Amino acid sequence: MSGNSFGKLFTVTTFGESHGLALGCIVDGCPPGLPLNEADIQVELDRRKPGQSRYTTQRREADAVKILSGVFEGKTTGTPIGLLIENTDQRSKDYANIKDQFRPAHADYTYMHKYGVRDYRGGGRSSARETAMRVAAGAIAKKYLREVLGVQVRGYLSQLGPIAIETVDWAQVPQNPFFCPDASKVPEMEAYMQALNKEGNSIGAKITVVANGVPPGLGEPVFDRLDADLAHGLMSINAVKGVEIGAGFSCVAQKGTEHRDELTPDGFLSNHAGGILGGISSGQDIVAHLALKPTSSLHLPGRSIDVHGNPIEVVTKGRHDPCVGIRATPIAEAMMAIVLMDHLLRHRGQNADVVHQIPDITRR
Ligand SMILES: Cc1cc2nc3c(=O)[nH]c(=O)nc-3n(C[C@H](O)[C@H](O)[C@H](O)COP(=O)(O)O)c2cc1C
Ligand SMILES: C=C(O[C@@H]1CC(C(=O)O)=C[C@@H](OP(=O)(O)O)[C@H]1O)C(=O)O
Repeated sequence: MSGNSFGKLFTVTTFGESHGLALGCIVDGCPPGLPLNEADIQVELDRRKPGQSRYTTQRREADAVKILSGVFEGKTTGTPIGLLIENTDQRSKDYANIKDQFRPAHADYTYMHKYGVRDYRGGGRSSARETAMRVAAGAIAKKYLREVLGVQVRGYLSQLGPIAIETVDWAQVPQNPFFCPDASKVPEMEAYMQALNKEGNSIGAKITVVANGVPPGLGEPVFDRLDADLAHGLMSINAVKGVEIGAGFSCVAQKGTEHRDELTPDGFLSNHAGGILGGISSGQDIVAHLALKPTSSLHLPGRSIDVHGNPIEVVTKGRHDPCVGIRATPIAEAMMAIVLMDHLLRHRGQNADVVHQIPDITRR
């Protein structure tokens, strides 16, 4: 399989470039009978689309999705679901100057080494515009998980540069352009982004994603562990440089008595594991954190080389996110939902008939 697909039973294949005609995906393996229409998908795309605030790229795309196949009389048929979004606001001339140049920290240099050719218009396929299709596919996974299993997958911006959130109020997340769950931090984030925009620079960020209501037992014991597949799915998002599950790297400084999540008949006493033990869901919240690097395309000049190896000074034009993390929450939610959906189908396939007497202490 090429690198354009993800998943084993619930599979997502995307196609398209940022400045091409359209982006699309094929979602295969969705069970039949799920009520699905374009509005179900659009609502998620509208959370990710560019140009919605002064703190993101000013490219204006409606990201209007069309369902091409796999749905009949309002319900999924079990056959491949084809989805399409047309690109409408490409401004390819902005990229003429980097045709033969490599932007430091973007994918230009490595794409040329791999393919010997690159669509330099807006980064081509390396542009995070591709993530629109992951959000569209994730909307289907989210809907199934929510309506059939009662699983909720949601996320928030947990840190923007030096500004870390201190409280999580889920109701606040849709109330500001940052997906920030701590209302008291929003003015600070606005001021920080305004100063950053003036400087012409970019900044990194951290996102947290949580799945609630996941039944215990999803995952595999080795190789395709649920945590490994989550790390794969989340790390496959552009600009992600780190993924932590549960306590993540902070477990390095924890003692066993502190880290272990003790069990009682009424539930676990903590969740340092992030809802996964031995590669298999425990029934607790599944918690992941993502570190996203600062945007590489900058109007500030930087040293690089051209395709002939000559030293140059590169300045990127075009419309760019000053902090890519600001739009990453819906993408991270989508990837978590796709991984969980895939493992749900795999678990059903192998273990549908398993009978045991173990109580589910997370559902009491
Ligand atoms: C939501 C989102 C928006 C992004 N917007 C931009 C952007 O406007 N300009 C840019 O240079 N990179 C942007 N990126 C990052 C690039 O897509 C990414 O750096 C590039 O694909 C190189 O891959 P890597 O950073 O994963 O190594 C964005 C990433 C995400 C997740
Ligand atoms: C268009 C979107 O974001 C783009 C992500 C991106 C990049 O390099 O990742 C670069 C910019 O656009 P272009 O591909 O035209 O250079 C962003 O505007 C989008 O998310 O829909």
